Amino acid sequence: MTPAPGITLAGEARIAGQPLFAPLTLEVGAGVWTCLLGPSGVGKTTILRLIAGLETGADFTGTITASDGQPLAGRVALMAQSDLLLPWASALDNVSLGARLRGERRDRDRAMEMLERVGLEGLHARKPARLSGGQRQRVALARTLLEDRPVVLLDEPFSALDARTRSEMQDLAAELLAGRTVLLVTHDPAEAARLGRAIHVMGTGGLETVESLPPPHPRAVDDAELLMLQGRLLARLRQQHADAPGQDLP
Ligand SMILES: Nc1ncnc2c1ncn2[C@@H]1O[C@H](COP(=O)(O)OP(=O)(O)OP(=O)(O)O)[C@@H](O)[C@H]1O
Repeated sequence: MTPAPGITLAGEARIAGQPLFAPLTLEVGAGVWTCLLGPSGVGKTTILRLIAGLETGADFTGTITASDGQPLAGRVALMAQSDLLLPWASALDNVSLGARLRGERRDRDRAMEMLERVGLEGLHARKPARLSGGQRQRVALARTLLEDRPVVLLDEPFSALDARTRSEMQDLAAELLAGRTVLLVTHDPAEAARLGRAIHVMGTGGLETVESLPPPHPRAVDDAELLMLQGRLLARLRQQHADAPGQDLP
């Protein structure tokens, strides 16, 4: 695996001629977690898909570059908002899907170990229809963590989990993705405060970089600085909504 590069996305996007996001520059630091907060529909998922080189439905004008000057293709893992599990495949087969798609031999032991790490031991033979939403999300997380890419894009990866499991999966992801370049889209100010070496709030007017906590990350769930930052971030999001109430449309 090549060392994790930083990423710079600079540009603007339009959908059917209408602005989606104004010209902005997003710096994603090399080897650390960067968190992106913002109201629904502002273009956060679009940014992840642009960096992943996937179709978005938007017209993007600008550049996406890696700090080492190398192409990003083949170095990015994306965990999408919907779990995208194959309904006919077992949890184990879904976790190993990346290897199968690349025509590689899957490492069954590693896949089983990853399922165990996300708390799904004993459920490896189950198909998605027989898993809860939170269990399915953990299968998708295990698949992403197994991909072993230097750049990892996570779109609301913990949103379906109960509070305890969510904090445990945050710890696990932070442990397994240490040293990777991670861009996390989240609606949860506590999650951004806990994990983000850098935190950005996206609005229709562009991107605002907000205060983040110094290392270590992830912070303990009851860390006093974390709880204060969570409050400040929520207040910031409420203020953003008060300033531009039309932004948060479904
Ligand atoms: N394939 C597409 N074709 C046309 N419009 C799209 C497409 N995908 C997304 N959009 C629109 O682009 C806008 C931004 O979508 P995007 O998913 O990037 O927002 P988001 O900030 O991630 O929202 P959320 O927080 O709700 O996930 C939305 O208004 C959405 O309706």
